[in-house]
Amino acid sequence: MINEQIKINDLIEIEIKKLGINGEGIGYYHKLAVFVDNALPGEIITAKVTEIFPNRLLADIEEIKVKSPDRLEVMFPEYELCGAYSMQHVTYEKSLQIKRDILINALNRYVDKKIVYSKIKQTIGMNEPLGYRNKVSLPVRKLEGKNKFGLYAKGGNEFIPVNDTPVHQPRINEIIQIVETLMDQHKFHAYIQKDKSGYMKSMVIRRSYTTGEVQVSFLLMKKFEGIAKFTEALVAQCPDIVSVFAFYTDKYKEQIFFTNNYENLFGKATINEKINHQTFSLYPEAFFQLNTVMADKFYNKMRELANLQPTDVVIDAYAGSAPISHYIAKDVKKVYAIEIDQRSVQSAILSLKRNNIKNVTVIQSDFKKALKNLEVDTIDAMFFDPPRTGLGYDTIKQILKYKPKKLIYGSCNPSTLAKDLEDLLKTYELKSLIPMDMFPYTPLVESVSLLELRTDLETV
Ligand SMILES: C[S@@+](CC[C@H](N)C(=O)[O-])C[C@H]1O[C@@H](n2cnc3c(N)ncnc32)[C@H](O)[C@@H]1O
Repeated sequence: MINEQIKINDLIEIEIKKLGINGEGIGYYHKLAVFVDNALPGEIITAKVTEIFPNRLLADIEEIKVKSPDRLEVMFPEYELCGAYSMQHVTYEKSLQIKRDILINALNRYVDKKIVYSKIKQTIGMNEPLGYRNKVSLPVRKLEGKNKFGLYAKGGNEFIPVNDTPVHQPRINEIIQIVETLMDQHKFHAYIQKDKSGYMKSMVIRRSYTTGEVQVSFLLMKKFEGIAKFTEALVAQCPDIVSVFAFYTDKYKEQIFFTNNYENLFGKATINEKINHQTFSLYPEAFFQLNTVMADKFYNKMRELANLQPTDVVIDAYAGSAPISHYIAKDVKKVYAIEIDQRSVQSAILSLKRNNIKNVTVIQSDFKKALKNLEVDTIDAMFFDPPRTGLGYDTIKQILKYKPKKLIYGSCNPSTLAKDLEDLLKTYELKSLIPMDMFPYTPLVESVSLLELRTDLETV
């Protein structure tokens, strides 16, 4: 077996033939698949072997001997080390094609039924794919006596400070630097686990793309006595910061940003984002898409595909702050918005009231449980926008009890979408699948699918 002759750190020359479902390049070494991050189809590379499995190798690029014409110089190399924004090495146009290919690869892998490729449309992208992120969550560390926000390097603990990241809204980058300087001045230091000194573990900044209002949330390991003065100095320097929170935790290792132990240090509890001529009032913890411009395209596409009727009763599942309900409420008789997270539910209720929408009922529940308890005979359409884990078979079983005529599935994970389609396509027909670039310069692929109840089954 060839993989028995290969050792870690061996250099092998391969040609990249295609992309895998995570956007990695795949080539073959004596018929053994080799997965290489950041390698592009058509490239001939020398790769260094990093892991050996019975059926595949993992390797890093050592040298690119023949470059793809779609390769770009990376814009922000510190992110390459962190494994974030790992699509910055290809032209934007090519990245849109790659995202469609990632989706097709996932369907080929998980869906038995033949899917007609013409149903999978070209990826809808952004005209200006930089400066899109409306929310940034970053840990903080003390480096050479100064507080710095950054990210951890891929597969390790090395901390890499980040500045001026072009995908963040530029004002967010400015505020990160202001907070760093003020932290140094006020001795409001990053928490150090070794000697339990300092206070702050991480910070979340959310800035409304449309109103410019900013909300800052600090995650603290303990109370800082000078926090009122620090906050006063921060909002004096940044009058656009209208909401400041401190969240407290005692779990250093846990990957969380929000807890139930918090205080509103300054200003309002929510900030306003406006899309579709509607105002969304967002608590720090409430879910809202990171890319406001693409979110608008995403919800409009869902609405267009659904082609709803005034008599329709519909479900907006995994509703977050209920933007989908807001976009479709005027088209239908009734919407049930189902969301598990309390603060997203609070944001949804506040926003619906503010926008004078009366035909949406928000239910705080797990979606599957809510379907079991819902006292409604007919559901005409269901919108889903689940987390990366997708729907799963048990939830699909509940959905199939209602057999809505249409399903409109917003997905942020091609693999779980494909696994769900494998189950759903026994009862539904895929009419259209549209990849959307919600996260430019990352390999993440968002998509919207329209599924219609198969007519051959309806008559059974
Ligand atoms: C990808 S977000 C989509 C939110 C919203 N549709 C939007 O576009 O802003 C997924 C949402 O599902 C919620 N969620 C996660 N698991 C859930 C469950 N089992 N039942 C209901 N909601 C859930 C999360 O809290 C989150 O708000």
